[in-house]
Amino acid sequence: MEPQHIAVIGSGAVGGVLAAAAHEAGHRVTACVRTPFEKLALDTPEGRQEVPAEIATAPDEVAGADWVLLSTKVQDVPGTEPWLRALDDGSAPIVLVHNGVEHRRSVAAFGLRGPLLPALIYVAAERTRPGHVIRRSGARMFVEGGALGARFAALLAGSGVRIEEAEDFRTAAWRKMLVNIAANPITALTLRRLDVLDSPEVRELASGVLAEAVAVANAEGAALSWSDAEAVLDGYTKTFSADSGTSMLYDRLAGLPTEHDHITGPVVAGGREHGIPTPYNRTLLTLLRALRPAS
Ligand SMILES: NC(=O)C1=CN([C@@H]2O[C@H](COP(=O)(O)OP(=O)(O)OC[C@H]3O[C@@H](n4cnc5c(N)ncnc54)[C@H](OP(=O)(O)O)[C@@H]3O)[C@@H](O)[C@H]2O)C=CC1
Ligand SMILES: CC(C)(CO)C(=O)C(=O)O
Repeated sequence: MEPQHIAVIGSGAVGGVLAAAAHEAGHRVTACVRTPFEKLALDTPEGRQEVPAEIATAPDEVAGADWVLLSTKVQDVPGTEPWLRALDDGSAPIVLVHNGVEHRRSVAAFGLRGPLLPALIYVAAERTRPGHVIRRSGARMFVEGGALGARFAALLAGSGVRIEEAEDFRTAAWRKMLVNIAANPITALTLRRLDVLDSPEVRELASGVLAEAVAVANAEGAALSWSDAEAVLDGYTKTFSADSGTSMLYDRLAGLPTEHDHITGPVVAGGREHGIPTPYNRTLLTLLRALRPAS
């Protein structure tokens, strides 16, 4: 494939991993940043990766991208509107890489003209300071199945990120939700890494959180069962190293708002809508909303 110009909005943990993958696949990368930095570098299990991305600090510094990758926290998507307006030429695909189940909804208010591609990523990555990311696991993505998903897989072919098309993206998003629904709130509230889930008492709590999420996921049309939740519970410290945290923990450690309204929020709201009790998730949501970001 001819080298493409790829703009990454949100060059934190996931954006850093994606920028590195795009560079590895032979493309030109522009990082559209909120907090400026000079160089992007990743520490990975295979060693240090320097990413020669161009850095844009204002929307008028970037134009003409062939692809746009959006990878901020969901609550930060409204603030990216000026970048999206500058980059949305009606033909460049916009890849929405978030946790949760609100992919298209998160940008609906902008009325974007370009084709949208909802995406999920499985990776353990931590942004330690602007321009520096630690990736502690391999990276695997699921994108909505179809011609655009196939083009995106071809775009990043040759990078270390494995991309699969999900024919049933709703189920794929709720499956990923199961990975986050217990781990992210519990690590953020306890300020512990994923090894906190090895404790039998915490695992029991996580089981309750997951059982509610499976019931809501089913009511929302996702084809998941308790065995999917069990696989998640068994998988945390097998898939990710025990010293991995979660994106919500890292935000709390950095004194930033956490993504609870877009992870636990849809489970609680879905429970309310479908008449499914979600006491575990409601309790976690109440506690997360009551946390004060560090001043
Ligand atoms: N970290 C992980 O391992 C994983 C995260 N995810 C999901 O991926 C998504 C991104 O998370 P993650 O990468 O961890 O988050 P990070 O906080 O590491 O990165 C988000 C980045 O978005 C930037 N940003 C926010 N608002 C704007 C804006 N208006 N313009 C430009 N940049 C902006 C932030 O800038 P600033 O530097 O100023 O803060 C930050 O660099 C989330 O939905 C998360 O749940 C999914 C799988 C794994
Ligand atoms: C899968 C996991 C837990 C990996 O870091 C994640 O998605 C997150 O941190 O938000």
